Amino acid sequence: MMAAMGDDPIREWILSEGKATQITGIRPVGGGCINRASRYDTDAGSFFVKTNRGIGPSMFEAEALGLSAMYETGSIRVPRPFKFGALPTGGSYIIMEFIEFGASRGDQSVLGRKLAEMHKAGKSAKGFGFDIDNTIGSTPQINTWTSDWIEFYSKHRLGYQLKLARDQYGDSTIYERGQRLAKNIGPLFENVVIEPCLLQGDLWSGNISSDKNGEPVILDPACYCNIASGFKAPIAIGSMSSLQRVSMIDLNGDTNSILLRELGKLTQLRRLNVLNMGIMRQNLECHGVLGLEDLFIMPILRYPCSQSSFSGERVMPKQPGFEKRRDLYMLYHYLNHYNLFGSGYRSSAMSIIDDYLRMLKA
Ligand SMILES: Nc1ncnc2c1ncn2[C@@H]1O[C@H](COP(=O)(O)OP(=O)(O)OP(=O)(O)O)[C@@H](O)[C@H]1O
Repeated sequence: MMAAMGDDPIREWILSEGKATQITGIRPVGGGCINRASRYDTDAGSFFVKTNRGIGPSMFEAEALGLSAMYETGSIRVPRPFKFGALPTGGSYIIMEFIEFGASRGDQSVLGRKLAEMHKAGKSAKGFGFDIDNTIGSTPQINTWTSDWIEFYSKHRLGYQLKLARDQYGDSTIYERGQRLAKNIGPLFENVVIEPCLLQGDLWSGNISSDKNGEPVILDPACYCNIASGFKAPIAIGSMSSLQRVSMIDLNGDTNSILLRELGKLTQLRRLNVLNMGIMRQNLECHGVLGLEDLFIMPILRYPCSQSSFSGERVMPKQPGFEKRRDLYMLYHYLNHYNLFGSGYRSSAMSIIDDYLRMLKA
């Protein structure tokens, strides 16, 4: 029996606001882990649709708002989000522009410039935060608008992760020392122009692609308005075990093989914890032996313009003293990895905290 129109909000949207009169084909799109992805071909072009049977619309709402914030800057290419909502059978969906990806990763210097343009264009009058909470990996990311960057970063980034570590591992040592640091980071921001700008928030190679014309495209945001780092293109991939940097810029389009090699090293480090069982199971199914951690290759703010691919004119000025704040930004991701994957990441987080406490005499 044909489904009635109201039973299928995806079809309904495509055939009304999507301006199609006919859906000519629906094909699965591989590659994602968390959601089921499909391509809908119609007489009004193609649409990209993701559905999730278990989670309500809030995840896709955050994705749609993130994509639309980036889209509206008119800088780097991102799929235009059209519609998200609940499925009548439970679960949720998002419909967005279908992008035909190209074979190469595109020109990394263009990626750098366009990202910086996005950072520059995505201003926020509300301060630091975002209109909706989202996730970093599967960890909730609290985006309550806050006028003061130091307060935002201390409370909603470091503080949140520290509390999580205390609550799930009973780790009061990292919690107490980390909180001491979080309360004393002020001096690291002296003489810095602190101005909110829009970040993709989870920039790793899996979320970067290019279209048929070689134009860079970014996907899967964990957007929020963060401090403008003054970087043209702050990207690197951290290996999970040692956090040795593998610069994606050096990979010449062969990111996946290096990524896979790095991921291969990670499998022993895997730790299950209750919080992330759902996501882990899906990833294990998705990637077999490689396991779950590919979703969480770290985006690290690093290497301002030191990579040859990023040489050239700066789009944004670098703020003084960035080097002394860099590890503070990395600390958020180390703490998140500790919370997601377990004690393999504790010592890295702890040593950053201890180094800062010494440096700040806190
Ligand atoms: N707008 C788009 N147009 C065409 N293909 C897309 C689009 N967005 C994503 N894709 C492709 O669809 C696949 C799944 O998308 P995505 O990675 O966003 O899925 P996911 O399950 O939500 O995320 P994750 O990668 O975090 O598991 C990816 O391989 C990507 O290449």
